Amino acid sequence: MKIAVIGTGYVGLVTGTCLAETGNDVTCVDINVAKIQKMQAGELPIYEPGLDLLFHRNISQKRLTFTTDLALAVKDAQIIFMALPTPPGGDGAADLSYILGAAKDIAHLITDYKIIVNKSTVPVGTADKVSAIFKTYTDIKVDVVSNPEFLREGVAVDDFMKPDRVVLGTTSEHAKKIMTELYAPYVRQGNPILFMDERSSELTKYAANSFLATKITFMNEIANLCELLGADVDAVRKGMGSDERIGKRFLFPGIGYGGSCFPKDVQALVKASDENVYDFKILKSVMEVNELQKTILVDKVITYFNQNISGKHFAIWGLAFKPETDDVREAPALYIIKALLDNGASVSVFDPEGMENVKSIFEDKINYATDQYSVLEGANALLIATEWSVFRNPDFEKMSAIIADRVIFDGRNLFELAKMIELGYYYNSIGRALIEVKEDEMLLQQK
Ligand SMILES: NC(=O)C1=CN([C@@H]2O[C@H](COP(=O)(O)OP(=O)(O)OC[C@H]3O[C@@H](n4cnc5c(N)ncnc54)[C@H](O)[C@@H]3O)[C@@H](O)[C@H]2O)C=CC1
Ligand SMILES: O=C(O)[C@H]1O[C@H](OP(=O)(O)OP(=O)(O)OC[C@H]2O[C@@H](n3ccc(=O)[nH]c3=O)[C@H](O)[C@@H]2O)[C@H](O)[C@@H](O)[C@@H]1O
Repeated sequence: MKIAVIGTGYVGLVTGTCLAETGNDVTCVDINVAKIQKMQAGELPIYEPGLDLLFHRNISQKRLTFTTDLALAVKDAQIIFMALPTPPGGDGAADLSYILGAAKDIAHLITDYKIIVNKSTVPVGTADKVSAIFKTYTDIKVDVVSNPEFLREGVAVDDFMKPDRVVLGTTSEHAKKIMTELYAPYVRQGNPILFMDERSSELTKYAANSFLATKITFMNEIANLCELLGADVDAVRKGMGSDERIGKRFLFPGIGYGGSCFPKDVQALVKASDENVYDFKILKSVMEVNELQKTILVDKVITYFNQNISGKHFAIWGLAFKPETDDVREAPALYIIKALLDNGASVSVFDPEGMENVKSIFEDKINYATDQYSVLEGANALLIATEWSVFRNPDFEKMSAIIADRVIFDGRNLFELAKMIELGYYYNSIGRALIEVKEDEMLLQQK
């Protein structure tokens, strides 16, 4: 099939590349000229594991092309995907201007029937708004389909190629038939294509993200309680997660959920609820708890240094909002850096992929190290904000020789407590026993 994908961000580029991989002719469009030029030159603009192989293969097979020319992209396309930003507007509601603007542009350009597929995360009623735009600006018939995307950054290619489910919101029989053909190669293992009306499909996406954000937040609160009660959140997590009704996944406590989606989507669903005079109490609490959790590590640091960290120097491992991505949007690390700077401390950071994106935010306010060891030079403590694999099994001997004080605040529970006792570190993690070194004695202190 001939396909156009509008927007080449994490979703658009993965969607376009993965659709080309099953034999479709895909043209990707973006308004960012530099980005398109980069991709035309065969360079990926984002870090996403596994994407480079598919990207290069499909470019060389001429199934995947890039342009800034919307007219060219939509001319022969049977299906037009919109993978455009839906950032929070000033009031927290999703800003639909990218989607509605693109719909208007497309309406002016088309000369034959198209299926318009919305992959962005959008409030309930958006498909109706997009349909209305087409009715206003063209006589050409289109079917507007809601097709929310559930991929995770870091495993986006796998998630797209083997989705747990494909959700398609449409009442058009023709669109159903074409979309079923398009997605057939991706659901071969028997995972379902779920057809529903547009509104239910749009809400499914917000419900899924908000539920996952709630699950994480619940565990963060359990972890905070574990610290006060002397329980171990790892044990509690395993005990809970073994119940199939609860499940093992997404129960890892940490320093709050970040990323470009959970924070904005929870907020947008709350806003949509408020607009419909529904007080979504759980989600309001989820937002509140997550705000506090993002700087919980800094609270621990300030307590450790007797309420004064002015003049202290801190090293941070991990900037990306999760491992295997360069994405730092709403990353807890950003809040941690800001809080440390606001309290008069200085900061050095290292992340395997997120450095460039953080440089554009903090510029020369912090130091950027070239590796995970040199970042420790002169640090009074190490703070861990992202669970990259490379941080999981470090050379502790090398670390201990560089870091000024053997003090770690771990927001991702990377290390075994017994190991930290053995190494003689002060080790403060999330929802687990505090390991303190006192008067040359190493002792495990339950708080
Ligand atoms: N990032 C993720 O993991 C996921 C994101 N989503 C949703 O997908 C949507 C897109 O998200 P991302 O890909 O992360 O966004 P992004 O910000 O990474 O990419 C958006 C792209 O659209 C381009 N763009 C903006 N206006 C345009 C226009 N008029 N014409 C052509 N291109 C234009 C931008 O230059 C940018 O390259 C959002 O609604 C998001 O909530 C859904 C599932 C996963
Ligand atoms: O709509 C979206 O954009 C996407 O949002 C999330 O994907 P993503 O944000 O890429 O990453 P996740 O793996 O969900 O992690 C989100 C945040 O939650 C945190 N998290 C996740 C899992 C966990 O157990 N604990 C935890 O703190 C992560 O550290 C991260 O900050 C969803 O998992 C995807 O299904 C969805 O498509």
